[in-house]
Amino acid sequence: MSKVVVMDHPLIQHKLTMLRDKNTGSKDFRDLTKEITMLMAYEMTRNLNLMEIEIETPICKAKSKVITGKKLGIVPILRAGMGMVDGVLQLIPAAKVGHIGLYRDPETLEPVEYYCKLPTDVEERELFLLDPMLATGGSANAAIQFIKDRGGVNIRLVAIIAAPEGVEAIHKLHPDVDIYVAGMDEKLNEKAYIVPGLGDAGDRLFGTK
Ligand SMILES: O=P(O)(O)OC[C@H]1O[C@H](OP(=O)(O)OP(=O)(O)O)[C@H](O)[C@@H]1O
Ligand SMILES: O=c1cc[nH]c(=O)[nH]1
Ligand SMILES: [Mg+2]
Repeated sequence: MSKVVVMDHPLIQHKLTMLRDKNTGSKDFRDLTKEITMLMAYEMTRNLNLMEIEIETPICKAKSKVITGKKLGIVPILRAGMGMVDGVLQLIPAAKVGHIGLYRDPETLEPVEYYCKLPTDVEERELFLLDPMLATGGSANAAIQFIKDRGGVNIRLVAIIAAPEGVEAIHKLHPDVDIYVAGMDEKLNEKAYIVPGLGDAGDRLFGTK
């Protein structure tokens, strides 16, 4: 079974509180989403492999470490996942970026696909699937399946807020996918919004409501 990591670092938790606040406007919401994702990326990449190389400092020759091993990729689920891209790229500028376009039909709650473009060497990459909200898990499950259908094997899901229902849904269909969250919330409401959550992440990021 995959693991669920709740990132309880004080900086992440403080910024998450500001993100949840309904009085936070779009500009601050975007900035906070980026900052939280950057802090999460720092934690998520703890297990990357290092190797020693030889360099020369202004003083002498020295052995020092660089990241090695699998190449990295990030895949935001559109739209709201776009808000998380820059936070990861700030720390890992060489990561390739794929995109999966999905929205949740408001009536059926089923994910509807409208776009998918992944790096051609997706099977060789360690992939971080980005979406701020893991609610029923329908969108993330569908996105993970798209990636697997195109050859991706090493996938981690990064959500800012998750509901227990979403985590369970991922565990059920994709038990190989580890999940990283900043907040594990209580439940979903009758419209499948996360409670207490932060409302509609895409609308708050882009000011569409
Ligand atoms: O776990 P689920 O029940 O599938 O819900 C979560 C999905 O809903 C939101 O997207 P939305 O459909 O609002 O699209 P948007 O990002 O374009 O706003 C959110 O960003 C997730 O992708
Ligand atoms: O609470 C929720 C659930 C789905 N999508 C969102 O943006 N927020
Ligand atoms: Mg939305």
